[in-house]
Amino acid sequence: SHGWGYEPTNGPDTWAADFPLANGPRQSPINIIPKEAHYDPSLKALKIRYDPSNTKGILNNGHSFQVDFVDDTDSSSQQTSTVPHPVILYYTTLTGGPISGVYRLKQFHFHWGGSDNRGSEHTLNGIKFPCELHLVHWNTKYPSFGEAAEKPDGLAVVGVFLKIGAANPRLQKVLDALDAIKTKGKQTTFANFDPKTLLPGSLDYWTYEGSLTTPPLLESVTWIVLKEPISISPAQMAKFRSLLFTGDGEAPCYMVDNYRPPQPLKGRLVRASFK
Ligand SMILES: NS(=O)(=O)c1ccc(C(=O)NCc2cccc(F)c2F)cc1
Ligand SMILES: [Zn+2]
Repeated sequence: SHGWGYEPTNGPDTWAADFPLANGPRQSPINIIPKEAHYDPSLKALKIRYDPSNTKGILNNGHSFQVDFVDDTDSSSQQTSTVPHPVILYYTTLTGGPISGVYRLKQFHFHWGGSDNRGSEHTLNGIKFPCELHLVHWNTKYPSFGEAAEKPDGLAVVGVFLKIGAANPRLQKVLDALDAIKTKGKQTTFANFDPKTLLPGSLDYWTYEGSLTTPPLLESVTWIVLKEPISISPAQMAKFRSLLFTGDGEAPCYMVDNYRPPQPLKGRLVRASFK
């Protein structure tokens, strides 16, 4: 168990040894207590603009799976040696809400439990949801995601709770790709997926200053957690739980309980965009 993970030997309680930020002043996730959130009428509505051409692929990274988007302008990503591609005119961007400027979508991924009573990272009044979606964006005032990840206003992650209910048709395309990425390091193509289809009807949100919820736990994330959950069925949850943390040829370990528990608020304010 060399690298960090979610097992007893390398899980969240061991991360501080290699990543001292684990005990920092603005760590994520947190428990959100709606009654203690402050309604802020100056908070703007979230605006998400999606360009269908820039889904790149889907990857099992050994901690979760992620759908990657084209988020860089360097020619290598858009030009092939023989046939030049049309330059991507715009990206999937997040504006408004608590952030200023334009943040670009890099990837989305999920965290989930081994059973329906756990799995989310943020909790509501101490309640865990079975799953949580994270849409990861970076501030385009910085040259790249890696640079932005080092800045206090560098990243913005939209969190969406998933609750057990009817099968969610909007997840189906993602679920159908999971067979091809069962083990760590596997990736496959994934095109023209509109991440906006994963969002609930209401974009009401809570927001607070926090961090990445996995190492390196960088304190560069403006969190935007939506109030309204989306649904996922037990069968769809089972599909998530069929992925493996482990790579080909390793003793298989199911990818479940890949969530960090809530961290101390340390005096931070949680603002609400709604009454
Ligand atoms: N669960 S979450 O939404 O909080 C989260 C989002 C992104 C990352 C990530 O990109 N890690 C790799 C990483 C980290 C720092 C700098 C990088 F360039 C980089 F790729 C980790 C956690
Ligand atoms: Zn996450």
